[in-house]
Amino acid sequence: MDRTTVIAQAVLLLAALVPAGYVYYRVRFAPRPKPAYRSVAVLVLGDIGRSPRMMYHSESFAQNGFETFVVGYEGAQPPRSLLSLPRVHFIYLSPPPAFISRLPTTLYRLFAPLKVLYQVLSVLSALLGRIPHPPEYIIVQNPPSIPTLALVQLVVRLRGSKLIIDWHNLGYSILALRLGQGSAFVRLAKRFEEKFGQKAYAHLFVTNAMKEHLVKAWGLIGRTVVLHDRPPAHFHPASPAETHQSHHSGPIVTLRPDRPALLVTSTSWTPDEDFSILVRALTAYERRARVVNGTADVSDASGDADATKKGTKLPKVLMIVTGKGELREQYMEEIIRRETEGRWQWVTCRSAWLEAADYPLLLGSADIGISLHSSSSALDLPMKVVDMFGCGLPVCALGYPCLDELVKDGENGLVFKDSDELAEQLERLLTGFPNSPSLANLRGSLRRTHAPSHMPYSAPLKAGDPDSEELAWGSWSDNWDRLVRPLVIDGNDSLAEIALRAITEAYAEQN
Ligand SMILES: Nc1nc2c(ncn2[C@@H]2O[C@H](COP(=O)(O)OP(=O)(O)O[C@H]3O[C@H](CO)[C@@H](O)[C@H](O)[C@@H]3O)[C@@H](O)[C@H]2O)c(=O)[nH]1
Repeated sequence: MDRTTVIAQAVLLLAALVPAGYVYYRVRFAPRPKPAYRSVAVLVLGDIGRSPRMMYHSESFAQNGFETFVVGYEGAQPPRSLLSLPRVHFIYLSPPPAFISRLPTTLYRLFAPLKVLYQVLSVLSALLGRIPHPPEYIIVQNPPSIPTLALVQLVVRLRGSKLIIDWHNLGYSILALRLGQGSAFVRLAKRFEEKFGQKAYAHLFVTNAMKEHLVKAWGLIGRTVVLHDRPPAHFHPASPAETHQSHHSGPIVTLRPDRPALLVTSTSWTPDEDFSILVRALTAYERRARVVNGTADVSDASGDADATKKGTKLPKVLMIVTGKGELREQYMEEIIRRETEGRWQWVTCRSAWLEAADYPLLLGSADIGISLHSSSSALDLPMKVVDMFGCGLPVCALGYPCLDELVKDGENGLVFKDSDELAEQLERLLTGFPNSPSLANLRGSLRRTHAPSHMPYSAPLKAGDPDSEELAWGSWSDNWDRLVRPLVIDGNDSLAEIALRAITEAYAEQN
């Protein structure tokens, strides 16, 4: 090795060591700045407008007097209820080059570090530079875990903030869907998530199952609270007038007795939702409707010849799939191909992305909701079902362990295991539509047991009753105020501390 190469390498090493040494010094020795009282950074390494739970957190923090910095990627428009709050500030991250996510698996592995480096720099610059003062709390969504968890651990050490990890799912289990359970990357990702996710001021979970699993498996340090998803207050069954309005602005719904049944599923089109189940179920429904309604070939109709005479007719079905995501094109092409080639008469399926205000309106106008969420970890729950329950919409949901924390088979919805069972449930619920007794029973029992507390038909919440969640649903903010507010407001400040801080702040403002 010649002298110039050695000198060049030494210079490069020094150039890398100086910033690393500075960060180490700041973490270990530099005095911590005092975080700004009642301020929070809400971090999601994804499209903010498509991260409902983090938007609801942001709204709740802001409504509780927190200066709220929402950090994430710009994309779908967040709801007006969030945009209009005076204390909410959006800090958008610059997205990594889009081509990386579209690469095939082998090339993706090669370029993944570049994507991570990009994310590291944009998150650090947002949390360390673009938020004017250290926030009192940083709440981060997990997943994604890499690199977010390591970064927030570093930032809370540097800025003296308190970390709250909001566990939506396990990042490594999602990676395993793509790379396989045995992959070394998946094992590495699991170690990473455990190491950097273990310690926080508080951990929030979407299910009891996830809390129990993580507390036991990873020995979490910090307070632990299960905050089940709940719909915000504007999710409710649509009145006929609202349904009529939605007819004019978009999807085709009318209240005529010969109207089609409106089915809805919402999704991020991720690999944990197998849409082929829905495609096969709709194909089966079309076949059954032809037979039952007497429009099938004679050969198809064997054994069902008298179904029409009994008046057990099936309605036309309009299936709307809402949401954006990578697998949308692939599945919608398959559906349209089947519709055209099979000359479907009884089923029409369309996809749509709705404005935040129109999404609950569609759910509130629909007849049946469908969930294909299968959960990569079997520890989380489908948010879409929460949305649907909020809108009084009965649900057919794909079953998996822990789903019963939300869907109770036969009480507030039906649970299916495959496309045959889903097709059978649709037929049962839609026979005689719009006057189907099975559908009316399910809707009635859902509204009795799982109605949001702000709806007039809801059962009253019983104060102090641990089971009251089963009787009536609090809205998101009821739940947040009951479970998270005490952690971030009442939790650890003495009255004297609060008063002293208020006086200091008022004095600082005057000067
Ligand atoms: N505005 C709008 N929002 C939509 C639309 N379609 C879907 N969404 C939003 O997208 C969500 C469904 O996305 P998924 O990614 O399929 O969510 P999930 O599987 O039901 O729930 C996951 O995310 C939750 C919170 O982010 C987690 O709590 C849960 O455990 C799970 O991981 C819906 O709840 C809704 O908020 C639309 O057309 N318009």
